[in-house]
Amino acid sequence: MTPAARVQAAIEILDLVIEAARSNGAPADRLIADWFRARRFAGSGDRRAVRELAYRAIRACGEVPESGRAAMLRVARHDAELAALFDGSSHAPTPIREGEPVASPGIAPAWLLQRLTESDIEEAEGEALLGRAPLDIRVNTLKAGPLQLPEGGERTVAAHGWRYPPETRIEQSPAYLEGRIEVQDTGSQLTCEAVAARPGETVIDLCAGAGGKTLALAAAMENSGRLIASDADRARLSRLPPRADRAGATCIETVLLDPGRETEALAPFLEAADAVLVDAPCSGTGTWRRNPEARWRLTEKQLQRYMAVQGRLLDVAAQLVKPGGRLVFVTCSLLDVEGREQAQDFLDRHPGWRGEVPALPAGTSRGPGLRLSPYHDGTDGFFVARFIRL
Ligand SMILES: C[S@@+](CC[C@H](N)C(=O)[O-])C[C@H]1O[C@@H](n2cnc3c(N)ncnc32)[C@H](O)[C@@H]1O
Repeated sequence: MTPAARVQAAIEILDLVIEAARSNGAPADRLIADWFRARRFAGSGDRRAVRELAYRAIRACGEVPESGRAAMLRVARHDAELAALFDGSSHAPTPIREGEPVASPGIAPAWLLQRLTESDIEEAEGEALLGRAPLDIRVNTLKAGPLQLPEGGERTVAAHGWRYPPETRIEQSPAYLEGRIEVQDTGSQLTCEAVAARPGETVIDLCAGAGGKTLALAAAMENSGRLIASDADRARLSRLPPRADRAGATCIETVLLDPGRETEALAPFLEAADAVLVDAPCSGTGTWRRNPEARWRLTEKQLQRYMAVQGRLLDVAAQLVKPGGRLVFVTCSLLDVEGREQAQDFLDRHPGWRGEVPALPAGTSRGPGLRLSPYHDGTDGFFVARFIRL
């Protein structure tokens, strides 16, 4: 593909991303993969270049752009070389017309920016919020023997964490293939450390998904005790057992939940858990480094729905914790309504509990919990709070 054809390809992909954001369709990564699957003539260099162009445009536009072309023109405004590729040659974008629409720049749609500002996320954090995430891994302590890590890594503040440049191809390293390392953001690793799961305990990962955090909990428990991984999404939960096998995690039991009736399947664990992790569904405002188009998808109504589910799941989790046990609440959000306020509301609703700010090597105190942020901590954005049942 010529450089100009790559720009036109990125514009076409952006049209799909915009449409998907409006109609709650597939994520950008999937759309890009599908687009190239139907165009086998494109080489790996083309894929990389087109993908990078599309993501540059997504990151540059705060509001949902009117079209892919308007989004690309936003980038071309500050890149003369790119603007020159709008030359109307074969497969190239047509020349730029005087006064044609250019998408507006920004960090996020206005309503969301307002929510971030109310949550004390400063303007300066915008760049970090939308930057490229490094590749973080966790060494899987369940697998014994000498470990040969890929070159180029640096230790992180997480107990078993290493950081690599984003382009590192970790999936091809023997350590990864042997299940000796897991790809996991440092912030995510730290939220697992906040659970302080110990060998022999009964621990419930209430919203386990495909088990990203469950595997870290299994390692902390040294495979001893009961680790219940539950979720309401059958497809996600079904991805957990093969991952657990690969990681050598043997103490995990999966439990599929019926949304709204979670305690039915978890009845054997009422007041029985030493610790419950609620990694709740949320807006994902802390993960824009990985999927920046998510900020075009979120609506005020969806945010309200997430907030309601978070409160309800916290109440479900509270019923599972034994006296003296702990409940850890996590969201990958930077919004106070899904963090500080949610945690404070829990404490107001449950007088038999006290908050205990997790002692982690990163993060900023935020009400009863801690906030981890791309800008201050170099991690994905998270809120984490820990409650102790009296
Ligand atoms: C933030 S994700 C969890 C990610 C996972 N813990 C990890 O580390 O990879 C939130 C999860 O909550 C699940 N969920 C949504 N509603 C639920 C419910 N009512 N009960 C349990 N899980 C629910 C979603 O299916 C999703 O997997």
